[in-house]
Formats: sequence, structure tokens, C-alpha cells
Amino acid sequence: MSQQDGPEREPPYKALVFDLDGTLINSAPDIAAAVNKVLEAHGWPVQSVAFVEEFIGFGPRRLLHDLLAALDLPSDDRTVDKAVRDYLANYQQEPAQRTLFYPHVREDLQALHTAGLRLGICTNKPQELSLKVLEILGVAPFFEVVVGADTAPVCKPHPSHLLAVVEKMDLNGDSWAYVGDTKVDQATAEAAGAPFYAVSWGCGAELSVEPHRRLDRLIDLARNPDRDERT
Ligand SMILES: O=C(O)COP(=O)(O)O
Ligand SMILES: [Mg+2]
Repeated sequence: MSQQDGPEREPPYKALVFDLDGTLINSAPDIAAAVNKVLEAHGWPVQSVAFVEEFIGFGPRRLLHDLLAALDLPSDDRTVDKAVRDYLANYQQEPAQRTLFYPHVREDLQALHTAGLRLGICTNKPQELSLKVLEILGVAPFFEVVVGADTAPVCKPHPSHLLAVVEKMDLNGDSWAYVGDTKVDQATAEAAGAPFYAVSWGCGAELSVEPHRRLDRLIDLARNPDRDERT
């Protein structure tokens, strides 16, 4: 295939906005631990990380509601409200004990930062928890802006969440892209009119994107975002 036949060449980005859970970090074990403490307190059966993981992506309220409903447990507003409060308290107590970066993510974030790319985060994780986790994992200084679900005007998949990050970064028309792992992230980028890249790990592997929009390494976005021209 000649270069002309390939996808349109895009300029290297000046800024990158990342989803957090499932894209940069695997926090499912900590999320599952916090959920299981809620279930245990009610005398309900604890669940595997893999099961809990299926409900991550839309923020704590949807996580608890959908998980309880799937287990045929009470999922009325009052029960879910209390479950969310207890879950967040549990999660705050142990925000990153079991959380790990996906392979190469830490070094690639460092390299992107060193290369002068401006970095932000648009996540459906609550703000305070997101900041705490980034701090504990030692990558908080790489990110100029973090907008969690509870500080967004409306959270993902609404584009205003992602656009709030971009506005806070004051990008002044600089080119930027969103990097994520779920359909929520993909829909958010699409609605915001932004290029979307899917990570090739975790749930990201299941997303349908053009080949040049799939990332094996985050650093590829600094080298050359048009992956068909990579050597
Ligand atoms: O905590 C969630 O529900 C999802 O968080 P994320 O948007 O960073 O994937
Ligand atoms: Mg995610």
C-alpha cells in the first residue's frame, strides 16, 4: 500500500487527555475490594474482581446500582445511595493498595511529559479519589488538569466533561486527542469532535477502531500518531 492510500496524516499532538481506569491504571482490584466490603456489611455474597470489573466505567452510582441489580439484590435509590457512600468511604481508606499501571504506562507518561506534551485526565472516577491515586502512584505532577465525574458539568459520555478538561488546559486551538478503553470514552471523544485512540489492553482490546487508532504503547502518540507510517 502506498502512503497515499493510508489514512490521512495527522500532526503530532500538543496535548493528550487520558481516561484513567482501564487506560492508565488497573484499579479494578481496589474497586472490587471496596465493593465487597459493602456487600459483606449487608451479608451479601462477595464477588470476583472480574465480575465487578464489568460494571466500571460510568462512575460509582451506576457501578453500585447495576451490580446490585445484576445480583438480584435491592437496588432502590435509598439502598444505592447508602451503598455509594459506604463504597466511597471504603475506597478512600485504601485508594491504591492493589492498583497497578498497565505495562509501560508509567515510563511512557514520563516520556510524553519530558517530550513537552501537555497531559490531562478526564475520568468518571470521583475527583478526590483520582487525585489521591495519581499522587500515591507518583504521576500526579505529569498532569496539568484532572476532571473527575463529580466536578464535571455532566460526566462522560457527555462531551462537556472532556471539553471541560480542554478548556481548563487552555489549549488555544492546539491539536489534542483523547485516549481511552471503553465505548463511553469513544462516544465522548466523538461527541466532542476529538480524535480517539483506544489502548490495546484490558477492555480497550474489544473496541472497534481503525488500526492506526489502536495504541500498543502510549509513547507512539509522541513518535508519530499516523501509525501506518511507522517503521
Ligand atoms: O470509575 C469509573 O467508573 C470509570 O473511571 P474511568 O472513566 O477513569 O474509566
Ligand atoms: Mg476507563
